[in-house]
Parts: sequence; structure tokens; C-alpha cells
Amino acid sequence: MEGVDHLAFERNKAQFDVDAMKIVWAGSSHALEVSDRMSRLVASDPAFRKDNRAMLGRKELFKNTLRKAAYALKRIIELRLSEEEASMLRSFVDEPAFTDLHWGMFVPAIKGQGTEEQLKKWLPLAQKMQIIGCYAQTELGHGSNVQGLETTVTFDPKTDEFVIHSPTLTSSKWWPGGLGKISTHAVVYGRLITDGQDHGVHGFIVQLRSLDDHLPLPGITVGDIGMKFGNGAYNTMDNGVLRFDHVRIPRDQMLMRVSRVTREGKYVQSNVPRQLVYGTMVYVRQTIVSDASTALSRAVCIATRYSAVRRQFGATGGNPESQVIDYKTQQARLFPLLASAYAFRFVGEWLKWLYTDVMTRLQANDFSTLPEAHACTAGLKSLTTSATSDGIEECRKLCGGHGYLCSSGLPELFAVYVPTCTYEGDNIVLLLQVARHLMKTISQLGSGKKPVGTVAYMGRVEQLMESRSDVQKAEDWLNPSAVLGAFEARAARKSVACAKNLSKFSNPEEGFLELSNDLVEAARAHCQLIVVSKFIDKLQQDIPGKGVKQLLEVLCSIYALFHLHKHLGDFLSTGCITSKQGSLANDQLRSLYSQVRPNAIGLVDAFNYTDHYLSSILGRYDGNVYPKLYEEAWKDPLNDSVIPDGFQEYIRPMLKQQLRNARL
Ligand SMILES: CCCCCCCCCC/C=C\CCCCC/C=C/C(=O)SCCNC(=O)CCNC(=O)[C@H](O)C(C)(C)COP(=O)(O)OP(=O)(O)OC[C@H]1O[C@@H](n2cnc3c(N)ncnc32)[C@H](O)[C@@H]1OP(=O)(O)O
Ligand SMILES: Cc1cc2nc3c(=O)[nH]c(=O)nc-3n(C[C@H](O)[C@H](O)[C@H](O)COP(=O)(O)OP(=O)(O)OC[C@H]3O[C@@H](n4cnc5c(N)ncnc54)[C@H](O)[C@@H]3O)c2cc1C
Repeated sequence: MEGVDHLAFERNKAQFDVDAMKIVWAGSSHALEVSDRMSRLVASDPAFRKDNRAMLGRKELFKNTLRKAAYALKRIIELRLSEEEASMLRSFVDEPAFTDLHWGMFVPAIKGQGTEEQLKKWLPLAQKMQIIGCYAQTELGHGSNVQGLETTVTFDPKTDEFVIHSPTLTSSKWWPGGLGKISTHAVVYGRLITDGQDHGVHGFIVQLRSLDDHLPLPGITVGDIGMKFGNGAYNTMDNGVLRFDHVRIPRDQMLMRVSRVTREGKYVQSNVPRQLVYGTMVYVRQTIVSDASTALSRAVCIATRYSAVRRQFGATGGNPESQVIDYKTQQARLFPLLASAYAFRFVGEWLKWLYTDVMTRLQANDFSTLPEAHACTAGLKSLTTSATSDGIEECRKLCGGHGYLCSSGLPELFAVYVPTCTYEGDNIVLLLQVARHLMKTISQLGSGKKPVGTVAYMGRVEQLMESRSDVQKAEDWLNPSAVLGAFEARAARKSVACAKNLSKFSNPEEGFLELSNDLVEAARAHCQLIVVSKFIDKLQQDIPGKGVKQLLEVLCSIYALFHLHKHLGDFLSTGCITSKQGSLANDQLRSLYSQVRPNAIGLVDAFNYTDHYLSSILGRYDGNVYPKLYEEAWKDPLNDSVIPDGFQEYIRPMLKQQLRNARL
């Protein structure tokens, strides 16, 4: 029935103030107001329609993305939107596009690695979109190992220029989004060579295409790398290939904040650490953590609403069948994902703060927190994107057969989301970076250097090696200190075990390779501890609204106890808890799921997503699923005609032949 809220009876069950929770989710009343206004603006404009994406061929799909990007910019200018509003509007357009790389990587790379002079020259051009840029780091043969890049950038003192060259096939730039067809410029990473000396990888601003006719400049070969996973999905993006044949750029197009080359060809390093060349990745990894909460909450919103609509079995005495959301197994799969979405939101908020703090310190030449920022962004990017990718797929399964339809919104969400596990650093490679940070922290404990930030608990390592959980009954697990104690002890013990094993190797690098599986597990335990502790920290804040804080406490306990249950082997084998305490945690989880159940729809409504943004019939706000699914099926191009193309040509003769054979 059109106009009827089929989920109203669920909404009436909510025991908390949903509007207040919306503010907590958005981060502030102001953020909620802006995101609400921008999402409605996009949803109400037919130019931003996206329900036909899965049906479009690559060229049509891509052209459509270009149209939307140009139209979005036109609206941003017409409506005089602020930077914050414009960025929100672009995110609600919800279609991966070259603009993501322009705003998300090209501009930040210049901001982070350019000198004042370079910012003055390039930022206005980029900000007004008079040039369009991308981030060209990865090569066909080299992605994770940035130090292994082959592209050469050789200084020619005769002309005061750099000569960029792709010496081998494997040195071809490969993957950069926006590069394939659209970008006019790129920040290109290559090995800087002056006077025959290799100074390692640096970034350079390079013009790729003419601003007059958009043709590649001399010496440049550029194109798209081809179709990617899933129909529609990430194929709106022109990931590209790029080769240089001795292309010349002026010397002042080297990004020179970290180091520079003088007119005479002398290489001069500033007092800024070399790792700042990797700074854009740190920035993007931080944004990816917040995006994880957005992607996961979308999937959870769809699966939760549909689980309340869907009924199977249990019809007794003329009553309807049971809502699948009432099955304990459905709750045990769904509610930890709901809790994870909130957990990632808050750890994302904290990470943003950490990043901003590091940036402020960098301005004052304080580089002390850079290793912590690198480890946290790398580790949390890895943890949250892996969990979100798995979570989206779990949500598809939670929706049964209908989840497999494109109109559920879940296949496309998965296909667009899943490369986050690879881009901006493969998730295993990044966890190994965290492990290095942990091993370094442990190795420095004896020197009296006090660990700070997220590794501060390592300073209590002796106590943590001995500690025993004092949980005696299920409710004791609701105590944040019981949870924190168990997670800290587990993380510390796993790291210490690795450090002890590493010390048995005469060659530490060999040991690191040999023990890398254990190191990855230790890094994961450390990152889970960060998520749990930041959720607990969030709950120390004043959170207004009836029942809001109480419900967040429930979600926090679910996040922690679900992971304790999932990794029980870790907690038991390291002796942090007993098997009895493990089973009490499980008892407590069941009770927590029951507390979430009446509030489930309210908790996903608090994400404040429009139906346009969700683009899911199963996740419709009004729960009017079946009529809309039925209606949608008839829109499929296969249903344009009763008899499909190809039937007369192939199937009718086949049928006839088979009938003839049968008669013989
Ligand atoms: C239906 C529609 C749904 C829509 C859903 C929405 C979903 C969102 C979709 C959004 C769409 C589009 C936007 C996304 C665009 C994505 C584009 C992707 C871009 C990219 O991928 S760019 C390329 C990224 N590449 C990488 O990340 C490479 C990974 N490798 C590395 O980072 C490094 O090589 C390394 C860290 C692995 C190793 O480096 P190396 O130099 O060898 O280092 P080490 O020797 O190990 O370490 C040296 C010391 O340096 C420290 N270090 C290393 N990195 C950093 C750093 N970044 N910052 C600070 N310090 C660093 C390291 O710790 C060592 O320190 P130490 O000497 O030990 O003290
Ligand atoms: C959709 C998409 C968009 C992208 N956009 C851009 C972009 O805009 N700009 C850009 O420059 N790049 C981009 N990339 C490239 C991306 O950053 C790289 O693919 C990524 O960094 C992973 O590197 P790789 O492909 O070399 O993987 P590899 O390193 O080859 O990984 C292959 C396997 O080897 C394993 N492995 C590698 N090293 C180690 C190790 N030391 N120890 C243990 N295991 C290891 C990995 O875990 C993985 O299982 C994009 C990629 C994708 C998929």
C-alpha cells in the first residue's frame, strides 16, 4: 500500500530518542542539518537518478557519471555551497567518479607536500576545477612496495627540467582512478635522480592532457585499464594506465615540502621526515575508516528493515508467520554488525581528531606522533574495511534470496566497497606495518621510553602478563574495565609472544617474515582493542537524549563481547580469561541482543538515510517491499518484450529439432 508505513509498529517500539541519536551519529546538530539538507537535495533531483546503473553498458555508464559530475559542480556553484556542503552533496551522489580522486587525493597531495609557492599556484586551479587531477603512484609491477617503483624522474641541469620516463612495461602507472580518460594532471610518484644518484620516490605534478583539446601531451600514452568486478559498481571510474617517454616538466613541479632540487641540481632535504611523502595515504586511510561506518550502516539498515518485514515459519492460531528478525540466529548475525557500524563511526571520529592533531604538530615541527598516526590509520583502515566488506556480504545473506537481486542495493554496495581492502594499502601489508610498530614499542620498553597513545598499555606489560579477569557473573562483562582488561591483556600477550619468538632469530627481518601470521594476529588484536577503547571513551562524554547513552552502552558491549566470543581461542590460549568467563560473556551477549531487538529499527533510522541514498527496495523506509519488488521486476529490459531477442533465432529451431527427434 502506497503511503502506508509498514514499519510503524516497529518504530513505535523504540525506547530511545531517535532524533537525538541522529545527532550522535552525524557528529553534531550542525553536521546532521547539513547532511540532511544535502541528501534531500540530491534525492529530489531526477538528474541524480541511479536506479538504472546495473543495466547500463560501460560507455553509457561512464558518460552518465560525467554528466552527473558536471551537473553536481553546476549546482554547487549555483547554490553557492560551502566546501562542507559541496563535499556532502558529492558523497550523496553516490557514484565513484574521477572527482573522488581529484578532491580526495590530488588536492590533499599538493596541500600536504607542496611548498607555499606551489600551493599558491596549483590549489586555486584545482579548487576551481580548471584542472582535474589524479594520484598516480601504483605501477603494473609495483603497488604495495612503494620503494620499488620504477618510473624515473631525472633532473636535467641544462634545461632546468625533470625528464620523466617509464623504462619498462612494469613501470607503467596502473590503477590510478580518474587517470584513464579524464584527468588533465596527476601527482606522479617516481624515483628522483640527480647527477646519477637515486634519491628514492618523490611526487611531481605532471600535466597529462592538453587543456585545449584533451589529447595526451607528447610522450604520454594513457588509457583505461578495463572492466572491473561487478556490473555498474566501480566501473563508473576510469582507472588508468600511463606511460612516459622522456616527458619534460619544469623543476618547480617537484612537490618540494619534504625535499627539493636546486637550480644547480643539488638535492636538499628539509627538516621534515622523509615519510611525509607518504602523507596523502595517511590522510586517505583516515577518511576510509569513517567511510567504513557509512558503508556498513547502509548494509545494516537494509538488512534490519527487511528482517522486520520478512516473515518465515511459526504461523499459529491465525497469526502471521514470525518476523525473521525475531530469530536468535538472525539477531546474532545482524546486531554485531549494527554495533560495528556505531563502533567504526566513533573510532573514525577519534582518528580524525588524531590526524588533525598530528597536522597541527607538524606545523610546529613536532613529528613525534607521526609513527602513531601511521600505525593507527594503517591498522584501523585494515580492520574496518575487512569487517565492512564481510559485513556487507553477511547482510546480503541475511536478506535471503532477495538480497541477491540488484534492486536490494547490496550487490552493488559490495562490489563498490570490496576494493577498499586493497586500495590505499593491502590490508595484510598494513597490519604488518602495525606489527612493526608494536615490536618496536616492545623493544624500546627496556630503554625507559614510555609508550604513549594507543600503545600506552604496553607500559603496563608486566602487570598485563599476569592479570586475570575477575568476572564472576554474566553482568560483570558490562563493566567497561572488565572488557578493557581482557582486550589489553590479550593484545599485550600476543605481541609479547611475537617479540619473544622474534628474539630467537639472528636476522630480525628473517624472523619477521617467518612469524608474519602471528604478527598479523597480534596487530589485529591491538586494533580491536583501539576500537573497543574508543567506543568506551565515547561513552564517557555527555550524551543527551532519552535512552541514547544506555543504548550505546548496549552496542558497545555487543561489539566487545561479540569479538571476545569470536576470538575466544585467543583469550583462552593467552590465559586472559577462563572458559567459564568465556561462556558468561556469551550469556551476556544473548541478553544484549534482546535489548537491541525493540530498538533495531530506531537504531538504523538514526543513520538518517534517504531511500535514494540506500537505493534498496528491501531497505525502503516504509517497508513496502513486496509490491515494489514486483513492480521493479517488470522494468527489467528482458521484460520489454514477451518473447526475448534470440528466441526465434536459437531456441525455436532447437525446440523444433528436439520435437522432430522425439517423433522419429
Ligand atoms: C553503491 C555505491 C556504494 C558506495 C559506497 C561507498 C564506498 C566508498 C567508495 C569511494 C570511492 C572512491 C574513492 C576511493 C579512491 C581510492 C583510490 C585509491 C588510491 C590508492 O590506492 S593510492 C596508492 C596507495 N598505495 C599504498 O597504499 C601502498 C602501500 N604501501 C606503503 O604504504 C608502503 O610502501 C609501506 C608502508 C607498506 C612500506 O613502505 P616502506 O618505505 O618500505 O617502509 P618501511 O621500510 O616499512 O618503513 C619505513 C619507515 O616509514 C614508516 N612509514 C611507512 N609508511 C608511513 C606513512 N604513511 N606515514 C608515516 N610513516 C610511515 C614506517 O613505519 C617505518 O618507520 P620506522 O623506520 O620503523 O620508524
Ligand atoms: C579500485 C582500485 C583503485 C585504485 N586506485 C588507485 C589510485 O587512484 N592511485 C594509485 O596509485 N593506486 C591505486 N590503486 C592501486 C592500489 O593502491 C594497489 O593495488 C594496492 O596498494 C595493493 O598493491 P598491489 O596491487 O601491488 O598488491 P600486491 O602487493 O601485489 O598484493 C598481492 C598479494 O600479496 C600480498 N603481499 C604483498 N606484499 C606482502 C608482504 N610484504 N607480506 C605479505 N604479503 C604481501 C598481499 O597481501 C596480497 O595478498 C587502486 C587499486 C584498486 C583496486
